[in-house]
Amino acid sequence: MSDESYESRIIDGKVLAQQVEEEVRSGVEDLESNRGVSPGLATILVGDDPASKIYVRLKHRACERVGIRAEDHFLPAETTQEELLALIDSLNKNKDVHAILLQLPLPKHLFPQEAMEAISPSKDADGFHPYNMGKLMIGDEGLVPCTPHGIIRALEEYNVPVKGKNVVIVGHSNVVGKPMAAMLLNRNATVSVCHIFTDDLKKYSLGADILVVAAGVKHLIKADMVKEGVVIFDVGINKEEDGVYGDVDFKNVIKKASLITPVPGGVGPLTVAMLMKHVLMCAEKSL
Ligand SMILES: Nc1nc(=O)c2c([nH]1)NC[C@@H]1CN(c3ccc(C(=O)N[C@@H](CCC(=O)O)C(=O)O)cc3)C=[N+]21
Repeated sequence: MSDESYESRIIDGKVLAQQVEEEVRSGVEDLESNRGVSPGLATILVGDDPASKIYVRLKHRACERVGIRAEDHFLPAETTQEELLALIDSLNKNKDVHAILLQLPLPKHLFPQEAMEAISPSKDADGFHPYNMGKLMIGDEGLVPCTPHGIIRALEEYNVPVKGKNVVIVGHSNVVGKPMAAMLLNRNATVSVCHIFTDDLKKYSLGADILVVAAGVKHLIKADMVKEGVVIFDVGINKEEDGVYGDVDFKNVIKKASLITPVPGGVGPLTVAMLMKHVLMCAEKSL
């Protein structure tokens, strides 16, 4: 097969994201003109990690595109836990703020779990609050983490069946792997969760109909580790001097995949679009 014919196997995250953002934009307009509510997101960034600054900026730009008001709370790296909790408390009480995003990671002296738990579950656009995580676990999906939600959306858009399929997730983080597993179990997939300590990853990955990779290891997944026809979501962001790389050896693996997300331009933009959707959900629920 020529290189050109692989093109149709690429899941274009930017196109999907545009589609989601379009839905959000009309939802925002509807809420404003019919209910007089103008959705608002507050982001909190502690310290000046360059990557985090970029990600927060991406989210603010998306807010501009869909018509969501966004306020940026920048706290210095030396901020105390008490100061952070005080800000969260004031945002919880602020009626113009429908959603709160606490950008992770936090500086090492702070306690992210306690801070995320302090965010009102109804304003938890990230879906990281233990209450929302617990609801997800029992099959009641409301505010769920954005990246796995985006992947579910992509599976639906591309009509990829999930029920009874073998899904292998590589990475067991609270933000991707664990909620992804729950969402796929809720849809009756057979789910295996692997990670960097898994002995013989290939043994599992070869059985995957759908493979979600969020391990943070550049090119962890090679062509000999997947079966023909696999659908792959690459959540990896490995920054190197000459660019960003995924956890999948895209150039070679695409030859076997039926669908695959690129890095960049895959799961990342979709994650941001789902965040916008969640802010809209928070605002709608506030009525
Ligand atoms: N509370 C919280 N919520 C998050 O959602 C959250 C977070 N903390 N901490 C960090 C990660 C990372 N993240 C990304 C979102 C979009 C892209 C994205 O759109 N990336 C572009 C490339 C941009 C680039 O070049 O870096 C792409 O994949 O095409 C990447 C990363 C959200 N995160």
